[in-house]
Amino acid sequence: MPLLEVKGLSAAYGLVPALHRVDFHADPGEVVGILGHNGMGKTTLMRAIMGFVKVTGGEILFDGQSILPASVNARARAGIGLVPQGREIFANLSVEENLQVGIATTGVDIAATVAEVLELFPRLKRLLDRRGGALSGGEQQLLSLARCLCRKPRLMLLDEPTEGIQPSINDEIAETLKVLTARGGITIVLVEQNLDFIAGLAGRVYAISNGVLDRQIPREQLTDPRAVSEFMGFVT
Ligand SMILES: Nc1ncnc2c1ncn2[C@@H]1O[C@H](COP(=O)(O)OP(=O)(O)OP(=O)(O)O)[C@@H](O)[C@H]1O
Repeated sequence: MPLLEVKGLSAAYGLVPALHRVDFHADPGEVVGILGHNGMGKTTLMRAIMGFVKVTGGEILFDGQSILPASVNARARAGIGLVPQGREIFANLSVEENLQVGIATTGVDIAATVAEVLELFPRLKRLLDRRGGALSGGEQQLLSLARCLCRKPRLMLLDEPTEGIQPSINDEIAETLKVLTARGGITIVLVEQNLDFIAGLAGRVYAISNGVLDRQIPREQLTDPRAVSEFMGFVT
């Protein structure tokens, strides 16, 4: 059974449609990639799954249960975590405090959880006292990922993790995600504009264009920019 099943999902901002009958699923342990240009609906889709955007039609099943009636907090408790576009770390808190805040009220052993997550992030371990706002964009992205992982999500939604980040740190983020998925126990939905990043991580890749997600891009075509542009709604 898929861990996440999105069926006929639609969403709109007022009268303007943003998602139109989106269908896809993610099986346990899978990395599913969704490729799309600016304004195509990627963030709306991530935020709709997390519960921040009201949907106008369709269904979202997590572990076989509808999560549409559930609040954002209830979805987080059920095991869904969002790493938002723009990272949204707390600029005035230290790296360590950023990691602690999200789990402060969950009853877990905070120090042990943070230490366990930091094993995956050697770069952050060296920056624990640094203010979030003083980190580079790439370091902030690593922090945002680590903060999400402190909640031990079963499903992690990654919204454009490479946006505005240097290629060298993108490689580090990709490596971190590979180690994480190789350990098992986590499923990832990754939305991106960065073809190389998505092709290196995702087992299945879909294209989203103007809120429509109905085409899977065959793996062998991911190395062909022209074929990818066509899937993404551009004919070159
Ligand atoms: N709060 C909002 N109010 C009105 N329209 C919105 C809002 N947020 C997004 N939209 C519109 O919905 C569409 C999809 O936006 P969305 O942010 O989901 O796209 P995206 O693929 O994530 O793009 P980007 O990479 O630029 O973030 C766009 O046309 C956008 O202008």
